Amino acid sequence: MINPFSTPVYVMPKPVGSTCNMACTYCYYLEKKRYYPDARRQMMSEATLEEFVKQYIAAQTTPDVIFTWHGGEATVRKLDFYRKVLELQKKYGAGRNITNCLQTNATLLTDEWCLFLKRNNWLVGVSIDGPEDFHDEYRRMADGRPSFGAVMRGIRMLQRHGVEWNALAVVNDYNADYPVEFYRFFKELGCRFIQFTPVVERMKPDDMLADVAAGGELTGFSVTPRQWGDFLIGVFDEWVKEDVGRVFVQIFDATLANWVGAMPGLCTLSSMCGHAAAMEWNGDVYACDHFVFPQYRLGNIHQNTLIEMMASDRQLEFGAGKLGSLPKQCRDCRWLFACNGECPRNRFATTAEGEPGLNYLCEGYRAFFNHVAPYMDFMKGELEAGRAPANVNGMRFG
Ligand SMILES: C[S@@+](CC[C@H](N)C(=O)[O-])C[C@H]1O[C@@H](n2cnc3c(N)ncnc32)[C@H](O)[C@@H]1O
Ligand code: SF4
Ligand code: SF4
Ligand code: SF4
Repeated sequence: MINPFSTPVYVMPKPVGSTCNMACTYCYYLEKKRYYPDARRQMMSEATLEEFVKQYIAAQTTPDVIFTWHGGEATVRKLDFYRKVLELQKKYGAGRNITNCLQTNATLLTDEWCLFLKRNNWLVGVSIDGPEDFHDEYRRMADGRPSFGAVMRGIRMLQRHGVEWNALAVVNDYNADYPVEFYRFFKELGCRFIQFTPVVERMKPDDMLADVAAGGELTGFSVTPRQWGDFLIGVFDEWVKEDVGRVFVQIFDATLANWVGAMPGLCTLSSMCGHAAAMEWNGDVYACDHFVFPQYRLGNIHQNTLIEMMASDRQLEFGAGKLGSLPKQCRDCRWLFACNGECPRNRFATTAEGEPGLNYLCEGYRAFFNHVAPYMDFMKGELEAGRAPANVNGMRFG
């Protein structure tokens, strides 16, 4: 599985900004169009694309370069744009090992797209929220129609063409109580790499910028802390029966990485932010895909270099703030090494002592880490002894 943490500078470009053919109820990105009210269309120009490809490749200090085409919906952009991407990567590649990833809702995939993806070895991340009923609850087309059928069509097409793909599923109030059903769905689809993301959204997105203590009213589709913990435990117990080493669940891999002192491939569980930024269609670069707010704009690629922006004091402060702003409850927590206070965007709860800045999902994470600790200890032991962590399969602790 691709680990963006293995590259020192990671910036996700948005070829069509926040434009999308869908309108998922919980989407944090659709509202970003309000920052570009004068744009008739949010379309990355060839000049911006070229500047990005050139600078992005040059900014890497390792031979590996990972491009992740993101949105909005990146497949709204015609294939010609991506053919140009390949041309530019060739022009500026200088022998680097380039990987392309496409994050998509999969509803616009065609045979032509799949042939392109296969021929050029692109990795595809498909958003799908489990079985039909779960998926269609919030993942709707722009006109309100359900999208499950179109997504499955896209997945079947990717499979037919042998394109490598993985699934991204969000966990919300509606699907969180059915972890086993959810997990088995992905297994039956033949998906070997799964990412689960909790939905935690305020009614007003700008509340994220307010004083942490202010909190802000949560949307009804957000997952509760307990639901999140129970969901992770439910999936873990199913996974550990026989799937360790066969099915890769990102958050479990990241947890094991933290257990053994390695780099977790998931920013929310890592100790620092600031390493994964987002670039809008017009070249504006933001501190993180979840902090696309004017206050977190680092500059524009036509005026500032990516290196300048990513190594700027502001971005370094943003990155270090994750650890620096932890409340005492986290600093004293036995699971700090695994949790790192999770994502700063979710830190609007208050600790038992009344200190602000605690992660809203804390209770769920505590329950999860408590539950998986003996399994993680065992897998760590296996790794240290030069054996496979998959030996944990079928074991039962507690
Ligand atoms: C913003 S979308 C852009 C790419 C593409 N349109 C897609 O849906 O895959 C990126 C990912 O964020 C997820 N997502 C959207 N809103 C979210 C939210 N409020 N919390 C967590 N994940 C969210 C989507 O399901 C998707 O997997
Ligand atoms: S498909 Fe992706 S970008 Fe579009 S609304 Fe859904 S989550 Fe947002
Ligand atoms: S703010 Fe959250 S999403 Fe952004 S890099 Fe930090 S942990 Fe990741
Ligand atoms: S489990 Fe809770 S207290 Fe512990 S580090 Fe995570 S958020 Fe902080």
